[in-house]
Amino acid sequence: MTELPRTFSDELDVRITDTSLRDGSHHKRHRFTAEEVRAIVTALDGAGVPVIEVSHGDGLGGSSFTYGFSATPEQELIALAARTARRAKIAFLVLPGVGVLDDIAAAQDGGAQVCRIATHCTEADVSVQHFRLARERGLETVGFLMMAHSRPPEELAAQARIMVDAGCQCVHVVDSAGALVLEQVADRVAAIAAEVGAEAQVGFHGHENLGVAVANSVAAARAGAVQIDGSARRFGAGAGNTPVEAFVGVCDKLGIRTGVDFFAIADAAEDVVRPAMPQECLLDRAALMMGYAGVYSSFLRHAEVQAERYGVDAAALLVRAGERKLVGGQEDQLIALALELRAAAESDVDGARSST
Ligand SMILES: C[C@H](O)CC(=O)C(=O)O
Ligand SMILES: [Mn+2]
Repeated sequence: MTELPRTFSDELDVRITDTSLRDGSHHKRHRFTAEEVRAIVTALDGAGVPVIEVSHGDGLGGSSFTYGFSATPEQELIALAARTARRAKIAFLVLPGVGVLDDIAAAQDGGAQVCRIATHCTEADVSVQHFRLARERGLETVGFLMMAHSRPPEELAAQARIMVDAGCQCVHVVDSAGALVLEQVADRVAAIAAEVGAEAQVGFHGHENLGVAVANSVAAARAGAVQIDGSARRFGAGAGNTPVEAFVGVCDKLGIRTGVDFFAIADAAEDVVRPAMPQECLLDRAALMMGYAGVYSSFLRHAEVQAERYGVDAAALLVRAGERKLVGGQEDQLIALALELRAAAESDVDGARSST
């Protein structure tokens, strides 16, 4: 086994960020209440989770007609989380163009300490001014290369270089579609680690759409990732994220030190996080299609809405989104694809009628 870099402290091999209060926002259609945030932060913090991400699912500024309106303003939730956590750092996500520089400043004023900046994996250049501002303000920075399955390791490494040169301290391979499998994760992590060397860390953010998020996270750690994302009870987009409680248990057995108490995080997932979820995150047909076809996990809820509205099958709609290689920010194109599917179904019916 590859030696794990000891980057955080003598006691920690990987640092976990729980993203149920951000990625889970997609699953909950951005309806978190203050009480849920307080309860979840208290439970995760008590279990020893070192970083807790809180934001609209699509990051700061995501509350909109395009992505869905938040029930509670995200800056209020971030400030509440920061007041509640005793040990954990509060992180937030920003997608340049969705969130703006002032949003970063406001989140920091609310007490957040970790700024995570996400771009499509070929567009790291749009994050440069955001990283610069975050570092000027003394925030810890993380870069997200989203839809990382869609480009080869060497291209991701070149994009990681852009982020690191701008001030990113840890570049995450983000498996937005849950489409990567084992070596595909390791190769991407290793390529970025080789590119950035001692200048930055590497991280991994997994989704469960092919059922291998925990295994992928271990593969990432063995390839050199020292920050790993997950969500208690898999509370995230698509089939959900890497289940933190299972990842912690697996790490305990492998001797990878996370600093999180397995029994406490298992209780938090079951007793506190699950009650805040509208339903379990399912590895059902639609989620599987996303992993298999490489579709952005947060499209799931949008696809369900359009499938219902236009009377088409959500799984078929997601497969078509994969064929068209849609990326985050193209949620509206699901409407055009649903109309195409409906037109194709109607012409099949017309064809069948005219041949009888
Ligand atoms: C904005 C996205 O939900 C970020 C993310 O978690 C992913 O790409 O996965
Ligand atoms: Mn995600």
